[in-house]
Amino acid sequence: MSTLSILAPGALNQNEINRHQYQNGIISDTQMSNAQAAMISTLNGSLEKNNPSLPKKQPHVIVIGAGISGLRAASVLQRHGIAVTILEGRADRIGGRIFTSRKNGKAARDIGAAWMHETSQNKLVQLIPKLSIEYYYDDGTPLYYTRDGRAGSQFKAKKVADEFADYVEWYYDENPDAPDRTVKDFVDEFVQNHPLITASERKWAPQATREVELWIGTSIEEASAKHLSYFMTERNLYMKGGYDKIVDWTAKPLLKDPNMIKMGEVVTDIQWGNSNNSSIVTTQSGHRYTGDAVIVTVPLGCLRRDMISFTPPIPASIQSGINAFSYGALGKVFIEFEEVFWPKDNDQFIYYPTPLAPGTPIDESSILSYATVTSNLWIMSGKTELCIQIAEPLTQRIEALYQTPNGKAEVYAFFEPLFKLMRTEPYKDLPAYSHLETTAWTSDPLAGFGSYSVEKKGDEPDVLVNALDEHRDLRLQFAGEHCIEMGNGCVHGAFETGEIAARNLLDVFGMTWDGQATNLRSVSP
Ligand SMILES: Cc1cc2nc3c(=O)[nH]c(=O)nc-3n(C[C@H](O)[C@H](O)[C@H](O)COP(=O)(O)OP(=O)(O)OC[C@H]3O[C@@H](n4cnc5c(N)ncnc54)[C@H](O)[C@@H]3O)c2cc1C
Repeated sequence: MSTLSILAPGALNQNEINRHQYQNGIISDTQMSNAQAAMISTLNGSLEKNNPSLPKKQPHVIVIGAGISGLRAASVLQRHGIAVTILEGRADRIGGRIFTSRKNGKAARDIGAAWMHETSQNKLVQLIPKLSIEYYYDDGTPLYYTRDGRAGSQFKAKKVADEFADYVEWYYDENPDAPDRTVKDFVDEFVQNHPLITASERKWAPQATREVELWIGTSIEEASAKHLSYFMTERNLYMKGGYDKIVDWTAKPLLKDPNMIKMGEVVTDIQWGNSNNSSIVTTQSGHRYTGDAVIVTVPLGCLRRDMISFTPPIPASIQSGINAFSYGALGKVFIEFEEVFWPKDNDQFIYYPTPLAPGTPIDESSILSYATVTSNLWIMSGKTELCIQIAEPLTQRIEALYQTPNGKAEVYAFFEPLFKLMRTEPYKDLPAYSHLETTAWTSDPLAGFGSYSVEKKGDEPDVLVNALDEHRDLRLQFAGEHCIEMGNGCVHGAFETGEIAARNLLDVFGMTWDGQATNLRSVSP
């Protein structure tokens, strides 16, 4: 709750007294009915108008979600002297989709974000030396596999897939109004019409394009060609020392106030308005919080599923933007073996499934029907461990299977054929595995039942970004990885949106931005 000025006794009528008792926390949020709260919020607007002599109170912003965007928004506001309350649905941790597990004193294992992307423009990169975070650029030459084993160095399907991605980008730049298509439809046509490639490249290039599935978290049968994020040239930096160090750094100034972050508070309703104290946020536990503005940072998956109700409804253009942007499901399987049996010197092992004749259904019983990217954690962290990335619709199946009574063994059995392919000595049995763990984002309501935003066919992600900008003067702000064009889906993008939402509210409150962090390469606490 924000601090309030003391008013001379007798200067207020009963409604005014109620209002100020409420704001001072004398009447708790839970004691007040919706009607009372609404009445007081209306009263606030007229009081401020009619009593310009009333001492101004410190603005109070409620931030929904303690992921990286919410934490950054809160710290920027706090730095400007604004009171902040963060409501976080999880009871046990902050960080949201940044989740580093450090079980049993073992090295960090990132269940959510693990890489810094777009490193040339990513301002969080400079925190790595500053915080002495161990890192590894895992962009050495990967090994490629098909069902028949390791592909040789002349396997150029991947080069054709890269050329396709280049072509698609050029095509939609030249023809911005051309209808969207799935990546699969477009790449099939591209290879059919390509006069210069070999028959085997024609067959395999669409499968090589599937590597992007393990970036975007969805299949090329669904992904938008128009908005294909292909990540061809950028470097990737693996956060060997754990991504949570970035969360800790962002949260540090906030944690000085033990009451700022309210844990275990799942927000269900937001009443918002454009005057002081008109924001009323209700949580599953029945608590009500009032403030002068709200920043909503819950994942896009939560917004798309209407997991929070808004009164009045979200502005139509923002809602259209939410409807025009999809949510994907990247998953990970971590598996630790007793010894390393895979090539020690390569960062990643990329598997392309065999192309199917048109109309042939996929064999869902085999991992070898799906593209996978496997990270060699041995070279990265010295762990005898592999991390396999999977995309939807496989992610949902594997994460659900893992939760069943015999889940661990069944998940292992499903992936075993992939491990067999990676053996450097194929005549040897695989060593026993000592630990297996999968992600669980697709069963997590607080992650919106998925991983991050993705452009599927027909989506227009610009609609949301433009609508948010158009409404930057509202006291209802949105932030999160889905609210930005550059860096969407990523930690650095989410971080940036926290700053944008906070700056928008500074403008709303008539306050001046202190100018810190305007330089892309500079991150100030
Ligand atoms: C498997 C996986 C791999 C990824 N890999 C990478 C990567 O390598 N590099 C990268 O840059 N990015 C990666 N990402 C994406 C990155 O993690 C996210 O873009 C970023 O962390 C999102 O931050 P955010 O603040 O937008 O949302 P979140 O971190 O999701 O924060 C939102 C917060 O809101 C809370 N919340 C939700 N609903 C409610 C509610 N009703 N009431 C109160 N609180 C609520 C949540 O608990 C959460 O703490 C990955 C994500 C996943 C899942």
